[in-house]
Amino acid sequence: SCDNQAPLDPGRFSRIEYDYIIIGGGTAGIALSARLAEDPSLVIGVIEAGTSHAEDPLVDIPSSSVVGNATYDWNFVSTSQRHAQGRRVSLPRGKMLGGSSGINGLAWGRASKPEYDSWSVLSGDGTWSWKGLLPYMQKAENFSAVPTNPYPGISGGQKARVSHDIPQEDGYNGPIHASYNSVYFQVVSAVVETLNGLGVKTNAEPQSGDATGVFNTLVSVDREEGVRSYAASTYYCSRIANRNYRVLTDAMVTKILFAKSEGPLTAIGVEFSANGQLFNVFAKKEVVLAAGAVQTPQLLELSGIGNRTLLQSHGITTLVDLPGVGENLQEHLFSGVQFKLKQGIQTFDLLRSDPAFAAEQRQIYQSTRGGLLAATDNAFTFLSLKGLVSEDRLHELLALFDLEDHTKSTGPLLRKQNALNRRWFTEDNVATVELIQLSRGIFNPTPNSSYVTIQGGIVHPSSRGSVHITTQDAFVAPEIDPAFLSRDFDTEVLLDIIKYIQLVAQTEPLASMVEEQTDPVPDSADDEIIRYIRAGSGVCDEMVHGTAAMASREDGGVVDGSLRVHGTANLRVVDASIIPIQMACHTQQTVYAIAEKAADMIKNQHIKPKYSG
Ligand SMILES: Cc1cc2nc3c(=O)[nH]c(=O)nc-3n(C[C@H](O)[C@H](O)[C@H](O)COP(=O)(O)OP(=O)(O)OC[C@H]3O[C@@H](n4cnc5c(N)ncnc54)[C@H](O)[C@@H]3O)c2cc1C
Repeated sequence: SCDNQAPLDPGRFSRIEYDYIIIGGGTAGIALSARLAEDPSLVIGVIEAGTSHAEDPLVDIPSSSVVGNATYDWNFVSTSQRHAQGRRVSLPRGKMLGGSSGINGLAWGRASKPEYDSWSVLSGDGTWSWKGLLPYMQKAENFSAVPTNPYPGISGGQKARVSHDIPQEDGYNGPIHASYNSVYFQVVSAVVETLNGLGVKTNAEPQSGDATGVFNTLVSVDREEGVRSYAASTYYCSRIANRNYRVLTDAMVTKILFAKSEGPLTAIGVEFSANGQLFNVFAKKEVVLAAGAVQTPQLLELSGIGNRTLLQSHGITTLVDLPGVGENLQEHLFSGVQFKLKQGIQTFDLLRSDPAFAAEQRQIYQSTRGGLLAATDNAFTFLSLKGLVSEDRLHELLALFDLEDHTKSTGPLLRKQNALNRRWFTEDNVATVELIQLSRGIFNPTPNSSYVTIQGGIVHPSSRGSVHITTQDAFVAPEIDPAFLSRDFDTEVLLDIIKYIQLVAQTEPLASMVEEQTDPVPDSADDEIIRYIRAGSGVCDEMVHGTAAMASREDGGVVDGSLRVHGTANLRVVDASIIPIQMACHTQQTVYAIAEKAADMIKNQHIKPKYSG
């Protein structure tokens, strides 16, 4: 078991000399370190600020959530958002062994092929593509087709996939279990059929490189055990007995240490704080930053890598002037429409409003590891912009995008991203919009009522934000400004999304199940809907990214194709912050793939060439 390990003593940890030190034992940090520890000749040290929550039901039970709970969540908030009524939007991030994979919403998916292929355009490295990443997505995954996929609209009447019929794209032997839900409400089928009627196809194979359409999302749930499958419970547990693998929890890295020599900057270790004391620990080969999209740029800046002017203003000596650090922040922004359903229609709301039903479900979970406590919402829809709006409206939106691009876009990286997005807006195979159907009420639901809420989000937003330090103190959270809705294009697309969701609820068979729309007020005028968006939109927690973007130095990038920080010899970044452009998917599988690919790159580099005389 993974939970009976005595915590390491920070002093003892710091006296070991490591080959690699990994900062952050989150999704990518744990996956990478566990893979590196497979090589017994390497000594690997990981430092994680949070604690281990092995076998904690609040983490493990799929229907439970620890988002907002400071024991598990950094609870970051944005700066006051000018275009969202001055709100400070909450931005959760996992603070625990396993990082955000321990608190996330469990959706397991991939974006479409052209989105991964764009990474090679932005990074200039052809190995970062769909073809280059697919083997690593598979390597992370243990796909289970049981229970099967019962969604309406799967072609040829094939309602379910059976285990001998798994397409090549899925992975079978990886650490992370990917499974289908075991419980579906009737309203889920109604939503899927309604979307089919509106021309949205059911996608039976959303992992195939075409992630558009409505689909039954896979979830990172070990279906046999009925528990969350995440970095700590899988990658970490399988390596915990290795003598060459040391993972220190409850320890905060405060700075990266560099050699005082000429030439490219060489990392020699890190400074960390544990039990109120500061320690130094050293790495012979490399230091890897895997602290996530918020704290990776923070640690770079604290260590002297970033925009010279900004570093100077905080009294930090610049070691590498790299203005891209902390820039380019991109986040999915969502706004929801809630519908009250007619009496007697079952949803997750029953767990809230019927104590006897909830007790029965707890009993079912205890005895079978199934039932509603092991279930999550599962109907995800990804639509191209072209599929969302009329041709006239598409032209209007594109004109707005072009105008804002022309007047507001700065820097080569953003221009390249915009060119990609501009093309995708007019094509069918990359989504701009995501709809997540929740079988529950989330805006002040009343007792004894059931709801469907459809969250709609722009997944290739044009607004760009930033993450920067405000002090030399590593314990003060950096300032996170996602600049939500700072481009009117994003606001206008969200308006169209809300109108589309309203149309869905007015279309059969869903329409017959709906009693009334509760939020926003039905028949709102466009300007009222826009006010609703500014007042209530929130994140879907994908915070990508790009705050240490993989792109050339001239373009404003932070790492190169080998994930090395520009201007350094041996400091890499391996986490969501390297993703150079926002993706139309939930990010965890992509992050695991980045870690798997990085592990291979690093291991291969240290294999001694065999004498072939
Ligand atoms: C609430 C929420 C819901 C989500 N839902 C989904 C979903 O349903 N599907 C999906 O695919 N994706 C989802 N995501 C996104 C996905 O989980 C993340 O993109 C992914 O886990 C990020 O991995 P990472 O390695 O970049 O960062 P993280 O996993 O966040 O890891 C960073 C780690 O570094 C540690 N750390 C930070 N600073 C320091 C320091 N100074 N010293 C030591 N340690 C430090 C942190 O504590 C953390 O453990 C969700 C994310 C959140 C937050």
